[in-house]
Amino acid sequence: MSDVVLDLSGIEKTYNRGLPGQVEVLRGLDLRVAAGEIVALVAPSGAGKSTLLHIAGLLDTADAGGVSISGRAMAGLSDRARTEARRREVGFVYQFHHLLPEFSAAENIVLPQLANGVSRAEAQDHAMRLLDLVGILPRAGHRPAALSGGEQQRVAFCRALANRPRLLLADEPTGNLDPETSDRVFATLLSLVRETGLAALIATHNLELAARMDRVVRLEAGRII
Ligand SMILES: Nc1ncnc2c1ncn2[C@@H]1O[C@H](COP(=O)(O)OP(=O)(O)OP(=O)(O)O)[C@@H](O)[C@H]1O
Repeated sequence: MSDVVLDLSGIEKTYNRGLPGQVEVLRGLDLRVAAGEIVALVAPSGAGKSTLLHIAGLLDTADAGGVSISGRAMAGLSDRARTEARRREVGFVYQFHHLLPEFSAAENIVLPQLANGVSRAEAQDHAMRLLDLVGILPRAGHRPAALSGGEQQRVAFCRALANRPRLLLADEPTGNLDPETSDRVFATLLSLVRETGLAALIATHNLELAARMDRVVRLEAGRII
């Protein structure tokens, strides 16, 4: 039996429920992602990709259906317990890096660990290991503004993995880069995910990138088809 990390079953989500013009976005969506598996999420614009990622990442709640992460059902958790679960279990990467501009690359990876109670020495070691894995250890002391777009995004990958999550969620993680850089940086992301044995769900419009993942799922009419 595979080690399911993300388990979404029967997810429903409607915005402005009951109001004129309500938007029914997810209609009984099922999706499972196992440890070590990289799944591409492909969806036409407006199909509900961000809604799905927000629900999977515990940033939003579904109207119906179950979200389970690492075998633990998230229904009925207090806000505080959900935040805690999100911090421990989930890493996010967005199209834009959102790094803290006044801190170095290394500090951007150290800070989330300190917030999670890790000692500075240990956080620093882990940050350096991650920067080494993505090939930019020599840039550890640089601030984001002194890094190229591809390097900034590599730091963002490391930050997403800083607290050793079991699930990585990414929304167009290389969408902001030119095609050549996107290709290289994407390869780095895949090898980083493989190295750490994470479950990854990566939304992309780029079918070539999607084809490099283990499985491609398509979101259409509120379900995975
Ligand atoms: N807070 C909200 N209130 C009302 N409607 C919303 C809200 N958020 C999203 N929607 C609608 O729900 C649908 C899905 O939105 P979502 O952002 O999940 O799509 P998406 O697939 O991520 O789109 P894109 O790829 O263009 O970013 C869209 O029709 C959007 O207009």
